Amino acid sequence: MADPIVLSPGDTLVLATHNPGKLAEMTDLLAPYDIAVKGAAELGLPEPEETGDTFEKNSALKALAAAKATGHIALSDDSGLCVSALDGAPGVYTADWAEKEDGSGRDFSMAMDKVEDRLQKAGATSPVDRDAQFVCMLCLAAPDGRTEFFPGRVEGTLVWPPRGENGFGYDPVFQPVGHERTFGEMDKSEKKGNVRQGDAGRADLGLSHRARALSAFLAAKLTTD
Ligand SMILES: O=c1nc[nH]c2c1ncn2[C@H]1C[C@H](O)[C@@H](COP(=O)(O)OP(=O)(O)OP(=O)(O)O)O1
Ligand SMILES: [Mg+2]
Repeated sequence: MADPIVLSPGDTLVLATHNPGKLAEMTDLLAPYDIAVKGAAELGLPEPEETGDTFEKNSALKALAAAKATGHIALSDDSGLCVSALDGAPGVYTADWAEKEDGSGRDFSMAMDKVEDRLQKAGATSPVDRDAQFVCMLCLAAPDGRTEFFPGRVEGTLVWPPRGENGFGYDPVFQPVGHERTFGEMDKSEKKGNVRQGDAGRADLGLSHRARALSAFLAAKLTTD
């Protein structure tokens, strides 16, 4: 087995994402730690094509591309919305469902409409038929090709119409279990929940899929002192 990837105080960690919403959340979660965080766009890195058919494959491909290009350890996030009544769709294609037909970028309002349309066609109109998960697969990669994975997920219900202006992507339709408001209605500290080192996997700590995955990463790799 390959040696574990070691992050030492003062190291640079490249956040291998071009999504400003993810970047903001990850930067925030990593702020208490003594590592220098840099985003992929800030470093001028290209956006790799996500050719994998699993979250794990796509997160590895993004983290390895960034680690190899920069010579620094990189952390990527491949995530998506898996809707039970749609057999797990859009899943790894969650970002693709937002791509505009004219190729001019992403429209998440259109993507949420598409999910709702499919739910209506499937007859999933009552809340019990509208459960979904946000999933996140973080990949930590070293320039020499080693990879490690940290998964996180959160269960919820899809609401209609969308509610709230906060967050990004599909946040306005996702209401996590045990909460009355959508991620779009929560502020960023509420969406991330109470993330503490060493509490990885505890359902009450770290609310979002990304916060839970990051919490597992923090517990394994970083200390605050
Ligand atoms: O907390 C979230 N709140 C709302 N929507 C979310 C969230 N997390 C992922 N999502 C949706 C939008 C995103 O576009 C897609 C993931 O696609 P995914 O390829 O992993 O990310 P991306 O292309 O936006 O950025 P990048 O690949 O550069 O990290 O799932
Ligand atoms: Mg992507």
